[in-house]
Amino acid sequence: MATINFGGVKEDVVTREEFPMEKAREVLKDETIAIIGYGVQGPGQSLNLRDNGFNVIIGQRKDSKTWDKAVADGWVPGETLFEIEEAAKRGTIIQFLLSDAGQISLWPAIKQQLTAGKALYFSHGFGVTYNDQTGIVPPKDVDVILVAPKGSGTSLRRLFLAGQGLNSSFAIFQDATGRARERVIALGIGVGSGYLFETDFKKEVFSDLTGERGTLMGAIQGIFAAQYETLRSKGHSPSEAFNETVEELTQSLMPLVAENGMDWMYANCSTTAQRGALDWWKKFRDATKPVFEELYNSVAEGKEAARSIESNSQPDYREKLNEELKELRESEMWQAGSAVRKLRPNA
Ligand SMILES: NC(=O)C1=CN([C@@H]2O[C@H](COP(=O)(O)OP(=O)(O)OC[C@H]3O[C@@H](n4cnc5c(N)ncnc54)[C@H](O)[C@@H]3O)[C@@H](O)[C@H]2O)C=CC1
Ligand SMILES: CC(=O)[C@](C)(O)C(=O)O
Ligand SMILES: [Mg+2]
Ligand SMILES: [Mg+2]
Repeated sequence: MATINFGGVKEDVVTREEFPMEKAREVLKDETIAIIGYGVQGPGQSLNLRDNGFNVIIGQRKDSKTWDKAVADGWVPGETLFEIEEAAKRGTIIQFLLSDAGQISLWPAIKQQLTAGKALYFSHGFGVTYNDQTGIVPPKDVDVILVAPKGSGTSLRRLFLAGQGLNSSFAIFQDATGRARERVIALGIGVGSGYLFETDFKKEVFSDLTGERGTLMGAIQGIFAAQYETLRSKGHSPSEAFNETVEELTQSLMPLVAENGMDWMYANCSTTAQRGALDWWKKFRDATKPVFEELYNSVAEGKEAARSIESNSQPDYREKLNEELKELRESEMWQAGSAVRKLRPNA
């Protein structure tokens, strides 16, 4: 483990230098990794593992769109692509990558295949942490581990193909074999992580649910909408409002933040902008802090989990979700966005 100073707090992390791919392959050379589910994380993790030289099979319902997608990605029915139960039976490591709600109904079938010494792998602390709601209680004689890439499975794959990697957290809930640690780190490296930082299942799910509801997805859409609506109501055109709310942020300013931090982005803007941003950011922090407190408490009390399970277990959840996504897509702000994207010089 490398000890790194993160803003004054020292943390141990695992890097690819100290745990190279050859070592990961050596640790997992006798394992069959069964990826259950081929949604977003399934393809990203399984294709990266396969390209990195691991022994991988996929478990997916036949006659589904995702089965066809797996075939298109080069998985061969009867050789590397099986029905869920069959893949779980063959796997020594079972990567449970169904949606969190989907894991509940498939759990009894997976549990049956968890014979002594196998490893059960998650990419989220959800199922185990909220086991009062999910019923997921693993048998005592298997390893229970987690690698959670900090981003979309789509990005995990894209960055891998570009020779880069997404950072991931890892956690050990249960070490039955004495090999849980080397197994989980080897898997983390194998799926294409940048660096790995350690957490536990509960912290992973609490931070993840907060982040995606907060700045990563929920809060950002909320703050975009608030600013866009304000500008529009004061007579600004959609083009002006969209550029000042979203386009400039994603195309110009966020890449600078990603490269060298917020102060560097500020430093590359005018002194007028710097003055205003420095004056206003704390007001925005103070205004939203109570909402973040409310959000974290809702996560910690299990209310967010209950809401996800309840809505994602409905037979028509896809249609309902698509309606809500459509509402976003068809809003004036994102329609304006669509027009703006088409006008990008490289579009
Ligand atoms: N989407 C992402 O990029 C990330 C996801 N995660 C976690 O990874 C895990 C997998 O997530 P995603 O790939 O997003 O899942 P997903 O929502 O795309 O679903 C994965 C697969 O599960 C299948 N599925 C869903 N419900 C089912 C059911 N009742 N019966 C049979 N199959 C069912 C879907 O058809 C799909 O093939 C989850 O625990 C999630 O929280 C972690 C990091 C990022
Ligand atoms: C992509 C990711 O890490 C999320 C936002 O937490 C998720 O898809 O659940
Ligand atoms: Mg996440
Ligand atoms: Mg998440």
